[in-house]
Amino acid sequence: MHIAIVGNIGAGKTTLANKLAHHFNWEVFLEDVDHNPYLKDFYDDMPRWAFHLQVYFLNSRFRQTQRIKELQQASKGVIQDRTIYEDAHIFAANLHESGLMTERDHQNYLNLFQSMISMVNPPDLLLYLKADLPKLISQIEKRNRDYENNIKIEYLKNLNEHYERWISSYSYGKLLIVDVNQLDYVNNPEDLGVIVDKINSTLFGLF
Ligand SMILES: Nc1ncnc2c1ncn2[C@@H]1O[C@H](COP(=O)(O)OP(=O)(O)O)[C@@H](O)[C@H]1O
Ligand SMILES: Nc1ncnc2c1ncn2[C@H]1C[C@H](O)[C@@H](COP(=O)(O)O)O1
Repeated sequence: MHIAIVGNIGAGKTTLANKLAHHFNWEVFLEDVDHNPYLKDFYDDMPRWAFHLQVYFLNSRFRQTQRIKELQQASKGVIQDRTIYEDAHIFAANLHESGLMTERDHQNYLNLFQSMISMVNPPDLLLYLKADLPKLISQIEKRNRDYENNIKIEYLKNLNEHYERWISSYSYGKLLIVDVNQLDYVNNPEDLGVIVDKINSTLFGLF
Protein backbone atom coordinates (compact mmCIF):
# COMPACT_ATOMS: atom_id res chain seq x y z
CA MET A 1 0.00 0.00 0.00
CA HIS A 2 1.32 3.41 -1.00
CA ILE A 3 -0.28 6.71 0.04
CA ALA A 4 1.18 9.92 -1.40
CA ILE A 5 0.39 13.24 0.26
CA VAL A 6 0.33 16.21 -2.10
CA GLY A 7 -0.29 19.91 -1.61
CA ASN A 8 1.10 23.41 -1.67
CA ILE A 9 4.05 24.64 0.40
CA GLY A 10 3.07 24.68 4.08
CA ALA A 11 -0.17 22.71 3.62
CA GLY A 12 0.91 20.25 6.31
CA LYS A 13 2.19 17.30 4.25
CA THR A 14 5.27 16.45 6.29
CA THR A 15 3.42 16.72 9.60
CA LEU A 16 0.62 14.47 8.37
CA ALA A 17 3.00 12.01 6.67
CA ASN A 18 4.80 11.43 9.99
CA LYS A 19 1.53 11.04 11.89
CA LEU A 20 0.03 8.61 9.36
CA ALA A 21 3.24 6.56 9.22
CA HIS A 22 3.07 6.28 13.00
CA HIS A 23 -0.64 5.41 12.95
CA PHE A 24 -0.39 2.69 10.25
CA ASN A 25 3.13 1.64 11.27
CA TRP A 26 4.35 2.18 7.71
CA GLU A 27 7.58 3.60 6.28
CA VAL A 28 7.66 7.33 5.66
CA PHE A 29 9.47 9.02 2.76
CA LEU A 30 10.04 12.73 3.32
CA GLU A 31 11.55 15.43 1.11
CA ASP A 32 15.18 16.07 2.01
CA VAL A 33 14.93 19.86 2.06
CA ASP A 34 17.84 20.58 4.38
CA HIS A 35 20.46 19.07 2.03
CA ASN A 36 19.07 20.57 -1.15
CA PRO A 37 22.02 22.48 -2.70
CA TYR A 38 19.85 24.81 -4.84
CA LEU A 39 16.78 25.73 -2.78
CA LYS A 40 18.15 28.82 -1.05
CA ASP A 41 19.71 30.16 -4.26
CA PHE A 42 16.48 29.43 -6.10
CA TYR A 43 14.43 31.59 -3.74
CA ASP A 44 16.99 34.39 -4.13
CA ASP A 45 16.99 34.27 -7.94
CA MET A 46 14.38 32.02 -9.55
CA PRO A 47 15.22 32.52 -13.25
CA ARG A 48 18.90 31.77 -12.59
CA TRP A 49 18.33 28.53 -10.65
CA ALA A 50 14.93 27.20 -11.80
CA PHE A 51 16.29 24.55 -14.17
CA HIS A 52 19.02 23.35 -11.81
CA LEU A 53 16.54 23.01 -8.95
CA GLN A 54 13.98 21.15 -11.06
CA VAL A 55 16.56 18.64 -12.30
CA TYR A 56 17.75 18.12 -8.73
CA PHE A 57 14.20 17.51 -7.44
CA LEU A 58 13.34 15.28 -10.39
CA ASN A 59 16.32 13.04 -9.79
CA SER A 60 15.87 12.84 -6.00
CA ARG A 61 12.15 12.14 -6.37
CA PHE A 62 12.80 9.49 -9.03
CA ARG A 63 15.29 7.71 -6.80
CA GLN A 64 12.75 7.82 -4.00
CA THR A 65 10.04 6.26 -6.21
CA GLN A 66 12.40 3.39 -7.02
CA ARG A 67 12.96 2.74 -3.30
CA ILE A 68 9.20 2.88 -2.72
CA LYS A 69 8.74 0.27 -5.48
CA GLU A 70 11.10 -2.08 -3.67
CA LEU A 71 9.15 -1.70 -0.42
CA GLN A 72 5.85 -2.32 -2.21
CA GLN A 73 7.26 -5.47 -3.71
CA ALA A 74 8.09 -6.55 -0.16
CA SER A 75 4.40 -5.80 0.77
CA LYS A 76 5.36 -2.91 3.06
CA GLY A 77 3.13 0.14 3.50
CA VAL A 78 4.52 3.52 2.48
CA ILE A 79 3.57 7.14 3.14
CA GLN A 80 5.20 9.60 0.74
CA ASP A 81 5.53 13.35 1.29
CA ARG A 82 5.13 14.98 -2.16
CA THR A 83 5.33 13.29 -5.57
CA ILE A 84 7.30 13.53 -8.79
CA TYR A 85 4.04 14.56 -10.51
CA GLU A 86 3.98 17.82 -8.56
CA ASP A 87 7.48 18.72 -9.69
CA ALA A 88 6.42 18.66 -13.34
CA HIS A 89 2.69 19.49 -13.27
CA ILE A 90 2.84 22.15 -10.55
CA PHE A 91 6.28 23.66 -9.97
CA ALA A 92 8.00 23.41 -13.37
CA ALA A 93 4.75 24.27 -15.18
CA ASN A 94 4.26 27.32 -12.97
CA LEU A 95 7.86 28.50 -13.44
CA HIS A 96 7.49 28.21 -17.20
CA GLU A 97 4.11 29.96 -17.30
CA SER A 98 5.37 32.73 -15.04
CA GLY A 99 8.31 33.40 -17.36
CA LEU A 100 10.82 32.17 -14.77
CA MET A 101 11.94 29.15 -16.84
CA THR A 102 12.69 29.47 -20.54
CA GLU A 103 10.85 27.46 -23.21
CA ARG A 104 14.11 25.65 -24.06
CA ASP A 105 14.82 24.65 -20.45
CA HIS A 106 11.20 23.62 -19.89
CA GLN A 107 11.15 21.39 -22.99
CA ASN A 108 14.46 19.84 -21.97
CA TYR A 109 13.05 19.24 -18.47
CA LEU A 110 9.80 17.72 -19.81
CA ASN A 111 11.72 15.33 -22.08
CA LEU A 112 13.63 14.11 -19.04
CA PHE A 113 10.41 13.81 -17.02
CA GLN A 114 8.73 11.80 -19.82
CA SER A 115 11.67 9.37 -19.94
CA MET A 116 11.39 8.79 -16.21
CA ILE A 117 7.65 8.72 -15.65
CA SER A 118 7.07 5.40 -17.46
CA MET A 119 9.15 3.77 -14.70
CA VAL A 120 7.10 5.30 -11.86
CA ASN A 121 4.15 3.51 -10.25
CA PRO A 122 1.30 5.79 -9.22
CA PRO A 123 0.28 5.60 -5.54
CA ASP A 124 -2.71 3.54 -4.39
CA LEU A 125 -4.09 6.73 -2.93
CA LEU A 126 -3.28 10.35 -3.67
CA LEU A 127 -4.22 12.49 -0.66
CA TYR A 128 -4.51 16.18 -1.59
CA LEU A 129 -4.30 18.66 1.29
CA LYS A 130 -6.29 21.64 0.10
CA ALA A 131 -5.42 24.87 1.92
CA ASP A 132 -6.28 28.51 1.27
CA LEU A 133 -3.61 31.21 1.22
CA PRO A 134 -4.05 32.42 4.85
CA LYS A 135 -3.57 28.87 6.15
CA LEU A 136 -0.49 28.34 3.94
CA ILE A 137 1.03 31.66 4.95
CA SER A 138 0.49 31.16 8.66
CA GLN A 139 1.98 27.64 8.52
CA ILE A 140 4.99 28.75 6.47
CA GLU A 141 5.55 31.48 9.08
CA LYS A 142 5.14 28.97 11.89
CA ARG A 143 7.80 26.72 10.33
CA ASN A 144 10.10 29.71 9.87
CA ARG A 145 12.63 28.47 7.30
CA ASP A 146 14.71 31.57 6.56
CA TYR A 147 14.80 31.10 2.75
CA GLU A 148 10.99 30.83 2.64
CA ASN A 149 10.45 34.16 4.40
CA ASN A 150 10.27 36.08 1.13
CA ILE A 151 7.93 33.76 -0.75
CA LYS A 152 5.46 36.00 -2.56
CA ILE A 153 1.72 35.53 -2.07
CA GLU A 154 1.39 35.56 -5.87
CA TYR A 155 3.71 32.53 -6.08
CA LEU A 156 1.59 30.53 -3.60
CA LYS A 157 -1.59 31.65 -5.37
CA ASN A 158 -0.29 30.47 -8.75
CA LEU A 159 0.77 27.14 -7.24
CA ASN A 160 -2.69 26.70 -5.68
CA GLU A 161 -4.30 27.32 -9.09
CA HIS A 162 -2.03 24.68 -10.65
CA TYR A 163 -2.96 22.24 -7.89
CA GLU A 164 -6.68 22.79 -8.49
CA ARG A 165 -6.28 22.20 -12.24
CA TRP A 166 -4.07 19.15 -11.85
CA ILE A 167 -6.23 17.53 -9.15
CA SER A 168 -9.40 18.02 -11.21
CA SER A 169 -7.84 15.95 -14.02
CA TYR A 170 -5.95 13.41 -11.88
CA SER A 171 -6.75 9.90 -13.13
CA TYR A 172 -3.83 7.64 -12.14
CA GLY A 173 -5.72 6.08 -9.20
CA LYS A 174 -7.79 6.77 -6.10
CA LEU A 175 -7.95 10.37 -4.94
CA LEU A 176 -8.94 11.85 -1.59
CA ILE A 177 -9.26 15.62 -1.17
CA VAL A 178 -9.05 16.89 2.41
CA ASP A 179 -9.76 20.55 3.13
CA VAL A 180 -7.30 21.31 5.93
CA ASN A 181 -8.30 24.94 6.47
CA GLN A 182 -10.21 24.15 9.66
CA LEU A 183 -8.20 21.10 10.71
CA ASP A 184 -5.46 21.13 13.34
CA TYR A 185 -4.02 17.63 13.49
CA VAL A 186 -1.00 19.00 15.36
CA ASN A 187 -3.00 19.80 18.50
CA ASN A 188 -6.29 17.89 18.02
CA PRO A 189 -6.07 14.11 17.78
CA GLU A 190 -9.75 14.03 16.65
CA ASP A 191 -8.76 15.92 13.48
CA LEU A 192 -6.22 13.23 12.67
CA GLY A 193 -8.97 10.66 13.29
CA VAL A 194 -11.18 12.39 10.71
CA ILE A 195 -8.46 11.97 8.08
CA VAL A 196 -7.69 8.37 9.05
CA ASP A 197 -11.40 7.51 8.73
CA LYS A 198 -11.55 9.09 5.29
CA ILE A 199 -8.47 7.12 4.19
CA ASN A 200 -9.89 3.83 5.50
CA SER A 201 -13.17 4.52 3.78
CA THR A 202 -11.56 5.44 0.43
CA LEU A 203 -9.00 2.63 0.42
CA PHE A 204 -10.74 -0.22 2.18
CA GLY A 205 -14.44 0.72 2.10
CA LEU A 206 -14.58 0.78 5.92
CA PHE A 207 -17.07 3.04 7.80
N1 LIG B 1 -3.43 21.11 10.11
C1 LIG B 1 -2.53 21.83 10.79
N2 LIG B 1 -2.92 22.63 11.78
C2 LIG B 1 -2.03 23.38 12.45
N3 LIG B 1 -0.72 23.44 12.19
C3 LIG B 1 -0.27 22.65 11.20
C4 LIG B 1 -1.15 21.81 10.45
N4 LIG B 1 -0.41 21.17 9.51
C5 LIG B 1 0.86 21.60 9.66
N5 LIG B 1 0.95 22.48 10.69
C6 LIG B 1 2.17 23.21 11.07
O1 LIG B 1 2.50 24.05 9.95
C7 LIG B 1 3.89 24.02 9.68
C8 LIG B 1 4.15 23.53 8.25
O2 LIG B 1 3.74 22.17 8.14
P1 LIG B 1 4.52 21.12 7.21
O3 LIG B 1 4.00 19.76 7.59
O4 LIG B 1 5.99 21.34 7.30
O5 LIG B 1 3.97 21.53 5.76
P2 LIG B 1 4.43 20.99 4.33
O6 LIG B 1 5.21 19.73 4.51
O7 LIG B 1 3.15 20.77 3.56
O8 LIG B 1 5.22 22.12 3.71
C9 LIG B 1 4.52 23.16 10.75
O9 LIG B 1 4.99 24.03 11.76
C10 LIG B 1 3.37 22.30 11.28
O10 LIG B 1 3.53 21.98 12.64
N1 LIG C 1 9.77 21.00 -7.77
C1 LIG C 1 9.94 22.05 -6.94
N2 LIG C 1 10.24 23.25 -7.44
C2 LIG C 1 10.42 24.34 -6.65
N3 LIG C 1 10.35 24.28 -5.32
C3 LIG C 1 10.05 23.09 -4.77
C4 LIG C 1 9.81 21.93 -5.55
N4 LIG C 1 9.52 20.90 -4.68
C5 LIG C 1 9.58 21.41 -3.45
N5 LIG C 1 9.90 22.72 -3.51
C6 LIG C 1 10.16 23.63 -2.36
C7 LIG C 1 8.96 24.22 -1.69
C8 LIG C 1 9.42 24.39 -0.27
O1 LIG C 1 10.14 25.60 -0.11
C9 LIG C 1 10.39 23.23 -0.07
C10 LIG C 1 9.80 22.03 0.63
O2 LIG C 1 8.47 21.81 0.21
P1 LIG C 1 7.28 21.60 1.29
O3 LIG C 1 6.01 21.83 0.53
O4 LIG C 1 7.49 22.58 2.39
O5 LIG C 1 7.43 20.19 1.76
O6 LIG C 1 10.83 22.86 -1.36
